[in-house]
Amino acid sequence: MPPTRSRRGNRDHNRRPGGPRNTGRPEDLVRRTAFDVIRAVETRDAYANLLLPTRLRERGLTGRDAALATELTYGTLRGRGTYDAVLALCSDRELRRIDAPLLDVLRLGTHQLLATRIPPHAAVATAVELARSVSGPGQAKFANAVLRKVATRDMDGWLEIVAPEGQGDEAKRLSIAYSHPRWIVSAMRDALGPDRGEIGALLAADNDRPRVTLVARPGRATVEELLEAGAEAAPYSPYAALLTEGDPAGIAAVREGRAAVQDEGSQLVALALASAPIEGRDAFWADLCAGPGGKAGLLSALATQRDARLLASDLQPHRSALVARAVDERAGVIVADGAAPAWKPGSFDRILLDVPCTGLGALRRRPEARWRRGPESVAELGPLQRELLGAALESVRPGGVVAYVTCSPHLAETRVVVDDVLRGRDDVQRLDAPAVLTGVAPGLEGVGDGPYAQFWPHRHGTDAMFLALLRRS
Ligand SMILES: C[S@@+](CC[C@H](N)C(=O)[O-])C[C@H]1O[C@@H](n2cnc3c(N)ncnc32)[C@H](O)[C@@H]1O
Repeated sequence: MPPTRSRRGNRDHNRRPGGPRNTGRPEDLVRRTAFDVIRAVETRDAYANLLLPTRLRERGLTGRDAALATELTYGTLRGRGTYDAVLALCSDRELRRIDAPLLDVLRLGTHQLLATRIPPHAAVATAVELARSVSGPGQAKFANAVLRKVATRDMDGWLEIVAPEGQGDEAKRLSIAYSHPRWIVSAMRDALGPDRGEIGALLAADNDRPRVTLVARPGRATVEELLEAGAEAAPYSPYAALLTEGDPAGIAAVREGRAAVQDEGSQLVALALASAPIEGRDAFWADLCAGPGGKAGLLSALATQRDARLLASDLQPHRSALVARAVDERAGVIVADGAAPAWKPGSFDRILLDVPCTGLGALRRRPEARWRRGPESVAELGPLQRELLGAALESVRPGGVVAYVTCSPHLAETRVVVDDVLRGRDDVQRLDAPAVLTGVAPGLEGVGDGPYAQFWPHRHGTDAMFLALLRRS
């Protein structure tokens, strides 16, 4: 919630009204908008990627102002780990003793000073003005003193101090230098395994803005149509195109639901399921965790082309409603618990099981996500992931295939779950997922030696999707 007017005077740092102060300067409104979204993320678990577009629209921010507000919001949320380490050295007050809204102003100012081309005097002056508006004149002075210290070095200069190389605790250094919680650094390093030397590149990729990838839903739109509308060729998926600038909604096929925004890794795991070798009938497909429908949209289009039918289900009614908008009319959409099947065992020939997970593979898209969950969330999700996989393996017929998918590379959500569920079962064969993927995307490399496949943002420019293809015998 934005700060509200206080009648308690100095005891509450002379807070001023929370709405944006119209000083007539658009840059104030830009920073205020970034600040308001950052506060909402912290205080009421808002999602920046959902709230920011609404605030931009409400406040009439477009073009360069909207781009700057987006940069400031996302950059500040992502960089918090690094910025807090710098601020701790520049403040004579412990960070936990600084009013939370004021600390966000300082982070926003630090982001402008260390990671943008905004001239330092403008970065400091606008942040101080914001501090005055949020916390009152006394705190504005404090903000001014802190940010002037921050401005004495550039990012590299600060990193040499807060994250010096070669001084012992490497996970801690990476955590500060790349602004990731330490448990995520460790988990990512474990997931890279023998390629752990790529950890810096991976963490850096998490801090990049993801490219906008479109999918031309087969039979409903073509890649050529997207290219003619200004998109560019994509490296892997035969149905993908990259949108380097402009709004996806500016493309007719997207507006009409024949194409959509979809990460290339997400497209490829769905395509791998559709082309995995099965024996016998190939008529009934299911997506058991389908909401909001990205992969179901692609699978239903493929199923229709192949005269098969997709049943897409999700536990959440509102997410199933979103699925219904993404699939074509041949597909069935229901609300159902995938862990307690409402259908007979062995009903399906192909099943997509894109389980609920920590989403650590999509940190690029959700700037606040890394600070939201702790390592306990991995353990919390484990039982459900295992239950869902067990149920999916009962729901597929002998000879059919289940694709177990996560948008996380965390080993405890990926191969450990699959290995646990398959332990002691001799009726499930692990297919070579990288080989199946290469059949779909001939240029694809670096997803592993099999049987499982793992995409990486720093290698493929995709989310870190995991795929296991499991065939029942
Ligand atoms: C990772 S998301 C799926 C994303 C989706 N496949 C797509 O591409 O858009 C996981 C989904 O699983 C759903 N879910 C969670 N528990 C479930 C359960 N027991 N049965 C079915 N769906 C469940 C969640 O509501 C969520 O929509």
